[in-house]
Amino acid sequence: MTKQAHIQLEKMKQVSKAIIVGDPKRVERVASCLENVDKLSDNRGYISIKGDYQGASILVIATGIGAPSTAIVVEELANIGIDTIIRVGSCGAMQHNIPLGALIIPTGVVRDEGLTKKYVPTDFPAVANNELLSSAKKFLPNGYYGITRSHDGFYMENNAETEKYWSHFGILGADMESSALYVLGSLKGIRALSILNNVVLYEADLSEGVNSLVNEEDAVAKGEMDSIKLALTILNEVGN
Ligand SMILES: O=P(O)(O)O[C@H]1O[C@H](CO)[C@@H](O)[C@H]1O
Ligand SMILES: O=c1cc[nH]c(=O)[nH]1
Repeated sequence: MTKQAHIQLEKMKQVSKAIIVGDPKRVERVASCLENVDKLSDNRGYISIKGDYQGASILVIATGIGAPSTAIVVEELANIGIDTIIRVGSCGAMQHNIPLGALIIPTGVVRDEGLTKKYVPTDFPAVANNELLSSAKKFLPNGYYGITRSHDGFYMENNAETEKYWSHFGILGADMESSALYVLGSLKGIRALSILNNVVLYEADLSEGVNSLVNEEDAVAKGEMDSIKLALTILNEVGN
């Protein structure tokens, strides 16, 4: 088997579960929770490693930002036999009661991005895998579970207005990749779940929030580590 064009990986024995992260630097933070870590590839920012968590091999790879880049990774992971994927990401809250560093777990996602419309009609739902979701609820009963929104435009002039519109319907948070992961998960028979660390309070400054994650400020850095540990715990619990 030749290597996949973008992630530059091929099928590996006994590796069927993966964590995907947006930020390539987050790969190192996941690696810090694993044993026997091997660097695998680094092509176009798709940095990947493999390591063991409680005896099971886990692949970790960065997707970069947005649905198209994430879909490339998910498609290529499917081609190399990955059947379970958890996104460990960040998001902005869309409700006032959600604090920084809280974990938002999308049960379903509003497909407000362009890519998944190329795969399936807009009526098709973007939903989490039930097995992974049940496991998340077992280990994090007080997480924020509900519908989130994935979008394409971080710097839109009308962002505040758009967020208000969706917030009104009870949407919990916003990211840019979860809908692509969930739709492709359903299409490819991959178990998929997102775990999102809240880095922006609702109606606070978006860029400031993302900067606080880059600068590893306390609450959001803790949220990131909590999201990594939860993902590993779930992957460890669910069978192959
Ligand atoms: O921190 P990650 O996982 O990249 O997730 C969020 O952060 C990026 C925007 O700053 C988008 O990718 C968004 O979905
Ligand atoms: O509000 C936010 C914060 C991070 N990422 C997003 O997509 N939106």
